Amino acid sequence: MIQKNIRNFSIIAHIDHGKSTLADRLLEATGALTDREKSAQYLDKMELEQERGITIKAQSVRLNYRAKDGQDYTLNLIDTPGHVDFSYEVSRSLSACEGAMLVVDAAQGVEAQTLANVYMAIDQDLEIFAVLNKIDLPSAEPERIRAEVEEIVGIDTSDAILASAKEGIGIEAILEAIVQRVPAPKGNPDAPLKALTFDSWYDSYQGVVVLVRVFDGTIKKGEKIKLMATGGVYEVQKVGAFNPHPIQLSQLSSGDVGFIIAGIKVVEDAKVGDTITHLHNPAAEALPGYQEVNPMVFSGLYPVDAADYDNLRDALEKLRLNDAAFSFEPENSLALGFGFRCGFLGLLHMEIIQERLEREFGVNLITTAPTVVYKVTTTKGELLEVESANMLPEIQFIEQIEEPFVLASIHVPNEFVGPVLKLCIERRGIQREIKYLTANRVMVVYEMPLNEIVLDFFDRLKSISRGYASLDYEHLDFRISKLVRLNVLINGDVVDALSLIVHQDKAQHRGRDLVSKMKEFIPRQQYEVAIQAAIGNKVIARSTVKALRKDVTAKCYGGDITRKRKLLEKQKAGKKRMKQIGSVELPQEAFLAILKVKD
Ligand SMILES: Nc1nc2c(ncn2[C@@H]2O[C@H](COP(=O)(O)OP(=O)(O)OP(=O)(O)O)[C@@H](O)[C@H]2O)c(=O)[nH]1
Repeated sequence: MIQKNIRNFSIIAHIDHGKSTLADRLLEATGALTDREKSAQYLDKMELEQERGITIKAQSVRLNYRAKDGQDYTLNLIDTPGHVDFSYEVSRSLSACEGAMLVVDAAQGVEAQTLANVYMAIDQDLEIFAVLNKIDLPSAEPERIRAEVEEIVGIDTSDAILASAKEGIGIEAILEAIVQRVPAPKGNPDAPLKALTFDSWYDSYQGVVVLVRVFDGTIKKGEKIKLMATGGVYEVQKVGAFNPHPIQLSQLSSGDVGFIIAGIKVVEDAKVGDTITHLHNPAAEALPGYQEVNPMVFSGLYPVDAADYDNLRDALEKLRLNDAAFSFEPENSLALGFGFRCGFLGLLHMEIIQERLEREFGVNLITTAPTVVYKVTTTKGELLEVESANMLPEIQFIEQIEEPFVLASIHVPNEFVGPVLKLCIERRGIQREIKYLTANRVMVVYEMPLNEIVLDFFDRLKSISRGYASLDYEHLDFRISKLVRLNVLINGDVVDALSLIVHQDKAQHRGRDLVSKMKEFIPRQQYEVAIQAAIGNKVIARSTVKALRKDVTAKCYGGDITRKRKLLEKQKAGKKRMKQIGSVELPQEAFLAILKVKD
């Protein structure tokens, strides 16, 4: 396709504003879907992908469209992940485009996530046009939302398209706007090759499939290519595009979007943001914007049943094949046995992986409280990166601890501002800005320690705002803080799975909390059990489980031996799930309950 008839665009939308439904409508309208596929929301379907020789993880597709001007166009819809955890991937996907369509729910209006992505698109100089979706809803107020988008986002919305993805309204107007408003790519097909990798995934038949946007030059089967950041050299086996089914093409040229298969074995070798060039006649410099992504949030994952350890490891390895941002290494805990310490980009990434492990791989998990990465300087002057409370050196060997801070933007209706501010202050937030976006919507911006967000900030925010608040955050820097390790001890032995890194001012409160929760879950034993919370050697909270006096079988009067046996068997079965901490046996449920309980 000649460049002047190519349009590369993304859809920016807040979760649930209708991005997938709208994308499906565009596929349908351009004849990309068969009737069978229309029955299901196509772009999210993993099962469908598996039927084919090649997985279609990315929702980036090529649409063929004959516009009203009578000309044929290739419209490349480039998908962007819809969450703050993946903002680097979003920025790379956007940089593969010339334009973006901003989809806003005509009943809900602008949300924090919408804004974050729009600003990224503005930074990349993309042409942006607005679509107000869900106008079929009785609660839709397109005129009010049109003004709101203009005011908040700062783009002209006088020609915003009114649409209903559900009812198929406005679809043609959207296709025309893509042709009219998104600029054609401007590259040089004869210059040395520069192609941006904006997504990659592992396919069990083909190896790694790399999605690229070619900026300059042309790439063909059989050519030797080089990935400029990782230095890997490969031979191109296939080039093609998704329509949405994979089609093989003879070449991809400047302006094109498509896939490359080149015998790359692991996704780590085809990193998002890398530039592909030819081994011979390479580009002088790579495309800008490449970054290494590092996990920001860590948590221990343990199988509920120790016999599942190998399954869990296999499942983690499979997930890792496809996700260069996810890391894991073996870890063991006195309380929970053998498991893995895993690193994630953020909380949502963590939840996605946990859910996939449980659902797709059938492994039941215990998850320890998520933590962030701390930079610890020891008294000897060493710098350590600590991602688990148990890795933190003893207090006397620590010179200082730095923790990651983020800039959190919260969008909330007027009436909930009070509770939101209170929550931010409780979580050690430092106020940057409170801005009235409209008469009824407020944006609250705080600098906050990530450590206070990973626990349950988002849940709390949702509950105090009856679901109306939305949150977005970006990383700022590391700051020195008074952090300590809080241990829980049972009859003098540390329960490693429950150790936490907390701010000194909060240690007392959390200590008391943990100790009293623990008490609820520890059954009485033959002797007294002391539960303590301590910082170093200093005990800051304590509770006691009194000794047990009664014999469990004492109730079985009348010598009913079968009843007695049953009781003993029950006790035995219960024991299997007990964990021994020093001399005390704890039911596994105690950990499950506490690790799941939120404060
Ligand atoms: N009434 C109405 N509902 C719609 C419309 N478009 C989408 N929806 C519904 O809104 C919900 C969210 O739509 P999706 O297309 O999944 O939204 P999304 O933005 O892709 O959401 P994520 O995939 O979670 O990011 C679904 O229940 C859709 O059926 C519309 O025009 N009108």
